[in-house]
Amino acid sequence: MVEVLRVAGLCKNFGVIRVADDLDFELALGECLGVIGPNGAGKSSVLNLIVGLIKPDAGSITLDGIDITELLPHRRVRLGIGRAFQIPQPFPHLSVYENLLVAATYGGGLHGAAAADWAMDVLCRTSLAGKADRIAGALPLIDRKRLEFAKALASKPRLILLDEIAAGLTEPEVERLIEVIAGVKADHAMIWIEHIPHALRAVADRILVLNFGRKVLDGPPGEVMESRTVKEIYMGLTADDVA
Ligand SMILES: Nc1ncnc2c1ncn2[C@@H]1O[C@H](COP(=O)(O)OP(=O)(O)OP(=O)(O)O)[C@@H](O)[C@H]1O
Repeated sequence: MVEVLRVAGLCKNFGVIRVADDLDFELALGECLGVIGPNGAGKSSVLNLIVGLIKPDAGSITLDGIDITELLPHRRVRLGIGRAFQIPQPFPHLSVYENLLVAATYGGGLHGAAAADWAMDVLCRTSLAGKADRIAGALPLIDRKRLEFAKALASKPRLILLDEIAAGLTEPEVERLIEVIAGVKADHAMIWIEHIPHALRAVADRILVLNFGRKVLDGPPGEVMESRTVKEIYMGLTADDVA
């Protein structure tokens, strides 16, 4: 097992709101960690802590054995963290290919032919090859989501962070996105926040459940999804409902 990410004793409060409460978890190459939890549990904040958009109050984050806790976000990208957002954020006036070229160059640190080749490779891996020349801002939602994932991939990450990337898609579109994500999983470590249980079941090896910034479960998807704890806190049911 090759460890890519280690989060240890991570704490973060926004005033009285606790978004990370002594969080510990690790992630290996080829592994996908699904993250679930109620609204406001701290899921996106944990990603923000990992990418360096917010600073922890305590704890450490290690990527490939390097302590990145104090590093600025752009340094973390260069070390291999790629992120895809719920609301796609392409350069809307550039083509799909140009968007990937920018990510390969500025995120992946590639230049010239190497950047161009890698951008083409990513187009194929994400089923966007037929749309390379399309203007990003004019794409339908499923392709903007694919492009969001492709941009993260083009930055040559070791760790890919996905924040509700399947939100807003139809069921067949979710299936197509799952195929794309599952197709590149073996070469990366991934954290995927998603509210669509079957998407996580299809790809995640483990699921971490957050509540008020605290890890309440971390285990195999089936076991976690069926657990009483999840039914109580994530589905908003009471102990009587699940009895
Ligand atoms: N920069 C910030 N300053 C102050 N409060 C913040 C900040 N970022 C997040 N919060 C608060 O922290 C809490 C956790 O937010 P976060 O977005 O991490 O939750 P989440 O689990 O991702 O929720 P959701 O499922 O709704 O996206 C929320 O109450 C949010 O308002």
